[in-house]
Amino acid sequence: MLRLLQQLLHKRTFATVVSANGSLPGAPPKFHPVLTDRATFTIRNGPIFHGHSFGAKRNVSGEAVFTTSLVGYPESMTDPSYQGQLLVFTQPLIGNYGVPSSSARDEFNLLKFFESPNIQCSGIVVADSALRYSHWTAVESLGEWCTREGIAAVSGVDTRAIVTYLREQGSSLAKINIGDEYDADDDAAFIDSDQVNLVSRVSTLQPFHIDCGGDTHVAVIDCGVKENILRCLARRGINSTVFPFDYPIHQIAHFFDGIFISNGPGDPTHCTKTIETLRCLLQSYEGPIMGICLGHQLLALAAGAKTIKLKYGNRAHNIGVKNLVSGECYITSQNHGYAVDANTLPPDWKPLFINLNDGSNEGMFHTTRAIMSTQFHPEAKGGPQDSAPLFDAYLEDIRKYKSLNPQKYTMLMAGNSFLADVKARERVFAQVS
Ligand SMILES: NC(=O)CC[C@H](N)C(=O)O
Repeated sequence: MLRLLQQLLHKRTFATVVSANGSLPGAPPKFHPVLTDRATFTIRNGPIFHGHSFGAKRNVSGEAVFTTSLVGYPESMTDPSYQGQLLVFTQPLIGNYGVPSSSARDEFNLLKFFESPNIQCSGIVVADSALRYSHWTAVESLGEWCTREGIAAVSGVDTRAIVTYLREQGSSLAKINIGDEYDADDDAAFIDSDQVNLVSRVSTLQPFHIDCGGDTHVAVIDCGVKENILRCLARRGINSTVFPFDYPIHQIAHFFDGIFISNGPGDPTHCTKTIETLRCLLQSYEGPIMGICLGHQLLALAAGAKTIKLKYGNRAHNIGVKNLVSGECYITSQNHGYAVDANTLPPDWKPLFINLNDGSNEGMFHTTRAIMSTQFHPEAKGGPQDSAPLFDAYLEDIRKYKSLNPQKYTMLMAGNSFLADVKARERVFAQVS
């Protein structure tokens, strides 16, 4: 019976691999080792789902969230914004194009295929993990990657039922147990990673510099910055110096042509130091400021607005937002559980985008200064690219500001003391066990 089931599973999986790639793969698909261990996915005060483990033999807990993205599992899983979460994929088959190399770099020495060097979520849950995978960039299977990185992975569960539950009850704490043993009543096993400052786990420990040879230079506040955000800046000729989330940027901001605040994990209200820095920046810095996702929320908090926790968040690559100034609509990539309460924005700030599904705030701008932020991800990897021109708008603001303050970049190049310790070209991460 089990063999019959496995054969059926094989056939179904192979058919999907071929059609998903649009053509027969050049090399024969590779196999993922057959699933053996049992696993359970238990939602606190909720249902228990029984499946199989295809990752590390490790029990984990965290906030269960779901994404409806069809592709981009390597990017999502390495996105620092997912730090500590248990990620449920609604796309029924995950892993069919394998996992690319974590060492591949682009022309700026940024990671080519990942958003950070390692998997950031604590566990993943899928309906069906591909037994075969095939793609020209693939170096291993999804299960091998999870096993190597110590990440729990469960397949063979009804993810539709999980998502129905999470949509009705809201994002919930959950745990993954590998093996037959689990104790559904052991409340202590549900660790709420949202209670800790997750940003300190994913922000660089030391400042580092990305020199793309451009003539503009911004300071990036790293709350867990995605590599593709840095790439989007570099491709436009914007050099960046990336600082830890708690670096007192306001003291040196005048050396920069712009400030950028990155995405990141967890509850924005935990980032008190960054909010304080931003408050000082809003008072003293006159250049352009742009924020994405957590960066947007932190900017709003610094401006005096409030954030709220959404019932189950927005995690997808196809969420419609409307520009309230131009009336244009974009399809956007998103990954967040919190949102800015637009009703609390102070008079100098206006909402810029609104979510067309749930009406939540998707961005804001300052009425008299070059400050703009978005809840969605204009760098969008995986796609869509609709809102990428927002980086061009930021660059335009930088150019305007720079033309009024031409000395800035020259001053930097003359060798300011703070840049003397910015020799590193890479992020240095804290060791998180
Ligand atoms: N992608 C992000 O930056 C996420 C922001 C924040 N952690 C949230 O969940 O709302």
